[in-house]
Amino acid sequence: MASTSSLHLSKHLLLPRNTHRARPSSSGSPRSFVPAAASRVNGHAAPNGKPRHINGDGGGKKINGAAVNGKTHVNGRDRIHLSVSTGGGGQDGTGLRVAFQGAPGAYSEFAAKTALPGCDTVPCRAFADALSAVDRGLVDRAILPVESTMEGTALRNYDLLLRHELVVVQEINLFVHYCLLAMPGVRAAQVRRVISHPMALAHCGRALARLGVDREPVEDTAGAVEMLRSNMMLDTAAIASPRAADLYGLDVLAHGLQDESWNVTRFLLLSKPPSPVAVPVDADAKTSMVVAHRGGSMAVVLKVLSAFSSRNINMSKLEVINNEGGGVGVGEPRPPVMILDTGARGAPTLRSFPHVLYVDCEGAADDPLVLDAIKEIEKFAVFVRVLGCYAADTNVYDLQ
Ligand SMILES: O=C(O)C(=O)Cc1ccccc1
Repeated sequence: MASTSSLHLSKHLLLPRNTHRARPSSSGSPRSFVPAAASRVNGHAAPNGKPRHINGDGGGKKINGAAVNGKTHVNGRDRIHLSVSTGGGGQDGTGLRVAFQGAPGAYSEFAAKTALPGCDTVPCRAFADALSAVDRGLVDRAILPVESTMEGTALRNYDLLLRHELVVVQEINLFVHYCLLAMPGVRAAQVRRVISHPMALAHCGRALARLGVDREPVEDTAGAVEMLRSNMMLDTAAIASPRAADLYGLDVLAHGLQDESWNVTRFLLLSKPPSPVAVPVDADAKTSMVVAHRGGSMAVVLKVLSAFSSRNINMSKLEVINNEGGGVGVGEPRPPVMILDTGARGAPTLRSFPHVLYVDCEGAADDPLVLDAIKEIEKFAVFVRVLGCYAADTNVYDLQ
């Protein structure tokens, strides 16, 4: 049976972080909601038909102002980012190149510009292209959406991350507000088909069912908008951000298309190891890891939980993947998870594991308590790989 279950509760994002931290905390404050001033991102609306390229000024100036605590912050490829006190959002990204999947105006691009104001964003056709751009040293970071409050872990993106020798250096949570966009003058009644990124189509399932339209997945939300524009499609609408409407000069037929009003996507920023980003001493750290085990029973999940809980370490994610043969009704069985073993002597090797746990815990990877927990897990696991240690960002940033 192939199965996946997640203990990462979607509403977790809403909960105050009042549990014990393995690392001393400065804030202890609940996750806050930060409007990110989309108008500042867009500049002015693009002239009709002329997508505005937004690689210049960053979108997170306001956030930067709000999040940075006034300490010196440095940038540049050969120096370490030291500045933020409240977590990852708002680090200065000047001089950094960040690869994202999609066309200009994609949510991932906005997340990148919010996480690293002033960075240069590099559009890529596929997520895999964005990750290999980092691998090959063409860019400094890639940004990857890895989970959403509506759908849990984006397993395909997580799988991609595990196949690369990259480290997580930052996280950012973005409130995703979906709009229905169409060519100027097109009315909702004329729309027969809606195109968008598969995640956007899934998040708007009920609204689309009500509209009674066909759905067609495309690479990304902004790419869908670009497609409408360049092919002058009059019977088709796209789901994308209000910012994409501005950029490409399309009409917004409907706002807030998502089935649930609270729709937050978590993105990870990835870099080549070793991590060039130090976790500020006054920030809460978070460590992400993947644990492969022999399977057979859920007892291993209890053992992992106990390794952390016995040390009072809070976990913020536990995703259980069991891909052992048969599918779940429809489609092909999910293949085992492929993980690049970067710890082995010699060249990193790609290994295949049917039973895997994705774990995020509070605390730094070099915190003795966290190290101890990992050591305990290594006693019964087949393989553990730490994916990164970074500043926990408790904010949720908004486009509007
Ligand atoms: O297609 C995009 O715009 C993306 O960046 C991917 C995505 C899609 C839906 C929610 C978050 C990210």
